[in-house]
Amino acid sequence: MTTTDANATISIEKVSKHYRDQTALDGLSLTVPEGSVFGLLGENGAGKTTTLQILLGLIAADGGYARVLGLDPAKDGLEIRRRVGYVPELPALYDWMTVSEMGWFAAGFHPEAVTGTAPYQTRYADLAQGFGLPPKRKIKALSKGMRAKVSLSLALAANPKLLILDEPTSGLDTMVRREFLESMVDLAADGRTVLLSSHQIAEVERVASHVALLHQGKLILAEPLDELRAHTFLLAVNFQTRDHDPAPPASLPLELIDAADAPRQAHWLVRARDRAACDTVRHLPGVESLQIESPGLEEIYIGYMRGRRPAPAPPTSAIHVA
Ligand SMILES: Nc1ncnc2c1ncn2[C@@H]1O[C@H](COP(=O)(O)OP(=O)(O)OP(=O)(O)O)[C@@H](O)[C@H]1O
Repeated sequence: MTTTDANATISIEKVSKHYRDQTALDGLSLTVPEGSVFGLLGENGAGKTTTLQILLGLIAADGGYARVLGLDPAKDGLEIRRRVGYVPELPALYDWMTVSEMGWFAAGFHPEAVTGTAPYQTRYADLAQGFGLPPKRKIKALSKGMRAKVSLSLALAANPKLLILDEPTSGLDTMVRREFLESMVDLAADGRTVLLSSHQIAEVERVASHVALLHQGKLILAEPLDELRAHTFLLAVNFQTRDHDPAPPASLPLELIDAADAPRQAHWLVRARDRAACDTVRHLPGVESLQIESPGLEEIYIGYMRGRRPAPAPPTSAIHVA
């Protein structure tokens, strides 16, 4: 019934989640390979947090099946949360504890010495120090970014095989964001897997090996970032006349993602095997010139999102009111 990938740290199969009449996830299937830095992208309300919470067994799916480190979140949520470093969007910390006490408290949930490394509390203290956190300061007196750093230190101190991060860099200053994201790449190089949800597309582009795009609870695409970049092109097509094709004809070996039209010009964001496939546009009737560019992840993201927007409503003057 399932197609679990032996190299997958996470597999999700046709998972759905509804809240009353709101669909949060609609038959989502996704595989996160071991050792990847996997960026989950999508607009507000796309279902990113819901996905992460189902994987951690914090909420139950209505249908479908998931596996995390070989465990079933529906049954083994507690064990998954023990093994996975999780940084939630809004970290739940005890305000009355100090930075240092927070590590002592969390160490209680990680009694086993971390194999081959310092115990949890020592690693936490080192990480907190590395982030410049004052050990004696109370959590309630920390800034938003400092709280995020505490949360990250707590997650990383367990030396987890898998890190799940929901908007991990929101609230962090530019320098720390950069350092933090680079440490994600180091973790992956060490064989760990990182799944992060983010709105910071430029950051995801810098560190992710894989990306997935969610839209209204559905998967739009999931693939290695290199492949996505290698097969996505932005074509700027200049036509001799104003009257031109609004999209590449179906006979060309191109898949249109998004099109923007101007009187004698069109911008087509397409998937294609390679540049040579894009070059076929040059031979369309009426084409004066063609430029082929390789778009960045942000342009690709916007193109996919815009391509999924419903057509604009007709102007109100066209609506007959009885
Ligand atoms: N507890 C809840 N009760 C009702 N609806 C919910 C609940 N949690 C999430 N939803 C709805 O499910 C959908 C997906 O929400 P989710 O938080 O997963 O999105 P997201 O992609 O993480 O968004 P954001 O980027 O804004 O954090 C949204 O429409 C949201 O309103």
